[in-house]
Amino acid sequence: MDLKEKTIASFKKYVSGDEFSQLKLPVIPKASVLIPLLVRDGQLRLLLTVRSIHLKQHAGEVCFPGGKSESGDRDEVHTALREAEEEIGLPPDKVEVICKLFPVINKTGLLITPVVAFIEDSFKASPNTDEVSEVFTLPLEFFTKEADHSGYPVPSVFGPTHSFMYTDPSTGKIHQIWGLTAALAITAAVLALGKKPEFEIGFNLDNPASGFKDILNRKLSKL
Ligand SMILES: CCCCCC(=O)SCCNC(=O)CCNC(=O)[C@H](O)C(C)(C)COP(=O)(O)OP(=O)(O)OC[C@H]1O[C@@H](n2cnc3c(N)ncnc32)[C@H](O)[C@@H]1OP(=O)(O)O
Ligand SMILES: [Mg+2]
Repeated sequence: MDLKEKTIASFKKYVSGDEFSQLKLPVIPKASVLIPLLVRDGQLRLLLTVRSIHLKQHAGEVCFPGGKSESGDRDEVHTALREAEEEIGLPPDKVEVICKLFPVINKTGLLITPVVAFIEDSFKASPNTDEVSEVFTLPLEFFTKEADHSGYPVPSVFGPTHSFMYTDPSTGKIHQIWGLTAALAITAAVLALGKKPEFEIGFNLDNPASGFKDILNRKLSKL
């Protein structure tokens, strides 16, 4: 098995895809994010964006391509692919969806479904500057390293709010990756690599769905 096949097998080992089908989720606004993985020089990398400073929500912050679902969207995967095409020019037919991860509810009450996928290493982003000011990639295993992690004690959807500082060697720019985006990046890294980091991640690798279900139910009880 090559790295891509191994990664897909690892996700499938931890995520069956119907973990939450029996959950009675209330009708709350939905969004999706695409968690784009790529293989470069035998290593898994993750694509992230820097949001435009003109946006109302999370201006200038690092996040995954994504956004709120629209009436014409078929499902959460369609939302993720449509938003990624709108925001960074990623053609949906160049995306190999692996699976949906466990949905999370963010602080504005959006039910966000992460969609994990492989994209081609040759993809060159064309950011929609209304929403995206920059696109960069970094090694996925960066999110399992204690060294760059400074978890705050602030309780968040996943336990301690995670925060990382990444210096992009190709630009010298320093990006802070924190909160929801950091938590989803850690989750993708843990499930793809099948190994837990040294710091607390808020779910058990032996049964990740149960951890996420608890977190979701805690958030739903507060809505
Ligand atoms: C303590 C714990 C911390 C918890 C909080 C954090 O994690 S903060 C930590 C760091 N930050 C993060 O992790 C980022 C987390 N947020 C996100 O990932 C994202 O905001 C989200 C997935 C939740 C929702 O996605 P988006 O905000 O991109 O939503 P979406 O793409 O739909 O719309 C974004 C904005 O783009 C514009 N926009 C969208 N579609 C458009 C269109 N067709 N034509 C024109 N403009 C458009 C609108 O201005 C819209 O804002 P409007 O629709 O508003 O006009
Ligand atoms: Mg968006």
